[in-house]
Amino acid sequence: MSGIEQNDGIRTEIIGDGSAGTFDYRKYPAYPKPKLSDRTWPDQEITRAPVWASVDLRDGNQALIEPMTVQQKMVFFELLVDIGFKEIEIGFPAASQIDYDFTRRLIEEDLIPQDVTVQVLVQAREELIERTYESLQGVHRAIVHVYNSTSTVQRRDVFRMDQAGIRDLAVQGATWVQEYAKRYPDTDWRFQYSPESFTGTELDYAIDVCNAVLEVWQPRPENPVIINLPATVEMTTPNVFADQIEIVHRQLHHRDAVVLSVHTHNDRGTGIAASELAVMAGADRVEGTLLGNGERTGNMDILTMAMNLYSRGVDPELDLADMARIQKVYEYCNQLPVHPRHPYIGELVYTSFSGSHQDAIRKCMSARKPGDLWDVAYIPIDPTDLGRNYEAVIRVNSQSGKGGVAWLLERETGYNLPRELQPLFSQHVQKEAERTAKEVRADWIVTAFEQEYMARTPLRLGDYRLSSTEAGDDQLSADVHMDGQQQRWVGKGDGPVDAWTSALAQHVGFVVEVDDYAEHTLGTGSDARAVAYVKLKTGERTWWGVGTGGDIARAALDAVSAAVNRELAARAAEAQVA
Ligand SMILES: CC(=O)SCCNC(=O)CCNC(=O)[C@H](O)C(C)(C)COP(=O)(O)OP(=O)(O)OC[C@H]1O[C@@H](n2cnc3c(N)ncnc32)[C@H](O)[C@@H]1OP(=O)(O)O
Ligand SMILES: CC(C)C(=O)C(=O)O
Repeated sequence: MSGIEQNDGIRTEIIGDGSAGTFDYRKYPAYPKPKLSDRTWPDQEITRAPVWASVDLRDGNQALIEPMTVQQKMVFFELLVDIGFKEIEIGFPAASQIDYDFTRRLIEEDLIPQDVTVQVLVQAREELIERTYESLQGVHRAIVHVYNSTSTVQRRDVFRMDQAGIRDLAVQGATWVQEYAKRYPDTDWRFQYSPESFTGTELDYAIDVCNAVLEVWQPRPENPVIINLPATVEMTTPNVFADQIEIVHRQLHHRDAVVLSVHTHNDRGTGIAASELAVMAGADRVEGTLLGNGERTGNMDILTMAMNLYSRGVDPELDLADMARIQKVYEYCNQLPVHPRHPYIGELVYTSFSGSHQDAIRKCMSARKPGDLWDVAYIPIDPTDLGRNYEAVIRVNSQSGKGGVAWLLERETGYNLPRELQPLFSQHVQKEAERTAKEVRADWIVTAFEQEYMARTPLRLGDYRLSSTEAGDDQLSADVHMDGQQQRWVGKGDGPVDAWTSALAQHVGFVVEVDDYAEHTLGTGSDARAVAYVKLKTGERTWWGVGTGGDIARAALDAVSAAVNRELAARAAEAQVA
């Protein structure tokens, strides 16, 4: 089968049978925009972290194909505590025995640190509220989070109630939560209310319901309650959500006794932006999950939002340094993979394949001085902060350039190629990348470089002796291995390289002249080796050769020999063609 036929086969397979959907934007209504002409949030800056509340063990868990076991929840809870979450929604104990048992285990085994408050979710239904409190018996402190949907569509089709009916449901739920708490006076209770599907609710009405709940709870600044506004389904651009939050922030009663919280989902892919703008608009607290697991396209990703703060010099108040552990726990508990391009944590997010990016990264990295603020093109944060290294920062394929190839070679061998040699070797690597249509790995690059520029056949310089003549010249007397024979060649000149080129010129049958030269040490200390780069003229042609050695003279002489070998190889190839 020819390449084209093969490609056509793959093409047909990929294109499929043409069963596209009915794609018609006209069936979707526009989103009603709140009126707020004097908005202040665009001028705000986030200068400190909000209160973070992890809902991995509840909202994240309820979206999994296989919800977590008690054991998995334990592992996740430990991680959340170690990262530094102070508020953790641990489940919906009235909904499942696993969540109930997990809650009991945390309490009975005294696994909740003093500074951590657990939170549980419950619907505004008395029997569920009663069981929720049972599950929490003996806890030192807890947040009971009650919710009911207030959206137009759910009022109409799910609850079949009008606005007043749904407000009553919320008030009833809030009352039950307050009443049942009294049965457990030893616990420090905090209450939270969410008008679920807030983004699908008329704004004035949502505020009205929240205020009705607040009238029940009568919070005080020393014992505040949480009003949590969920973008249960993300329905509009983040700026509109920010306007909504600013309006609620202004109109909520008992504002000094309310922690205003947001809980955004990611249906439009802007869940994080919505939470960020909401904080600018007055929200004090943000609920979300690590890496954004959650219903449908997920909850807003706390890891990313926290790292966004970190990368702009704001303390995120979460310690996310051990990304490897976060990834392992996430994969074990959620049974989901981490996307290689997931912000901050993905395998490829500190990697650059493209030439101009690599060139810039290499230059910025070598310009960095100890104590400098981080300012490296294309890499928003220092990967070593998160337990990553610089190894993966540059990888080479057909999109790469000389800078990337030089970086990899330097990382693997310490060779810092002269500027002129970089594009010459890079072309070689580029051909391989195009031939294979794959990434070119570092070990291939090193081998190719050594084969091309450090050739030790057909000519090899063995032992040599260097002496000074009475006339002030240097004389080199060298054992040369060539075509299976050992010969003694002698040359004189100004320094060892000159003496060696003069010896070579007498025997190889072509001009041997040094046109350019560079050298540096490899490593540090008394046993540091040296590397030399020589550009040699052999008549019409020039060749770069590279040598290494225990001292600079050995490195330089081997570099000259390698360049001569390249001319000899070219001549042998030409002779074969002729
Ligand atoms: C956006 C969110 O993430 S909200 C959280 C959602 N999470 C979950 O649902 C996970 C856990 N849930 C469950 O396991 C179950 O739904 C349970 C155990 C809570 C309830 O189970 P069931 O009563 O068997 O079933 P179901 O959830 O279908 O009950 C629906 C009823 O509750 C009512 N309801 C739904 N939500 C609420 C609420 N927040 N407050 C009061 N009533 C509610 C519905 O109107 C419906 O009433 P109807 O029976 O009169 O029609
Ligand atoms: C219960 C609420 C906060 C929720 O999970 C949502 O609306 O997404």
